[in-house]
Amino acid sequence: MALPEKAFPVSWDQFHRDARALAWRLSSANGRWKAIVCITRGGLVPAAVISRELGIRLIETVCVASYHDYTEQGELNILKEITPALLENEGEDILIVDDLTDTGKTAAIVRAMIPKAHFATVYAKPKGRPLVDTFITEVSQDTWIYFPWDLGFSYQKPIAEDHIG
Ligand SMILES: O=P(O)(O)OC[C@H]1O[C@H](OP(=O)(O)OP(=O)(O)O)[C@H](O)[C@@H]1O
Ligand code: HPA
Ligand SMILES: [Mg+2]
Repeated sequence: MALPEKAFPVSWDQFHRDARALAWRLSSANGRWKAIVCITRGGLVPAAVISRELGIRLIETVCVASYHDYTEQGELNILKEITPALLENEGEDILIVDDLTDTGKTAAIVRAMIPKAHFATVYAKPKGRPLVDTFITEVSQDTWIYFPWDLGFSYQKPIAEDHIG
């Protein structure tokens, strides 16, 4: 399994700040969205922050899984679809939220379900970027983003040790 070259670890504080920044960026169009559709599981966390900041209380999930083996993407599985009650007008009044877009495959599949919805992610990599309407931070394609819910405290080697020998 090839690990992406660069690591971008994100703390809870940083994630909260970035999710709130996303809510700020979306706030000029607030009033337009009657519901958030969050893409589980990663989208649950920013959706909680955005729903709190923008006062959106109707939250729906679309359950998609694809990264089965850490950084290896497998076949995309849709475990739960969006309720038909929210699919009117091709989702014009819906805000889709996810933690990030990487290859854009997840975004493409959800976009196809509700083409007129506004798609927001906290982070974006170049391949996925054209598929989202609003995001906060772009990282390079060869970077892996480590989210705080996947991390624990562990010993870090001094930087200099990597350069010895
Ligand atoms: O742009 P892509 O290459 O499709 O990758 C992005 C998706 O991958 C991750 O979800 P994952 O399928 O790993 O499930 P999870 O949210 O349950 O961790 C992430 O939360 C995005 O939803
Ligand atoms: O960079 C990433 N980090 C965490 N989960 C992911 N799923 C796709 N890409 C990533
Ligand atoms: Mg996900």
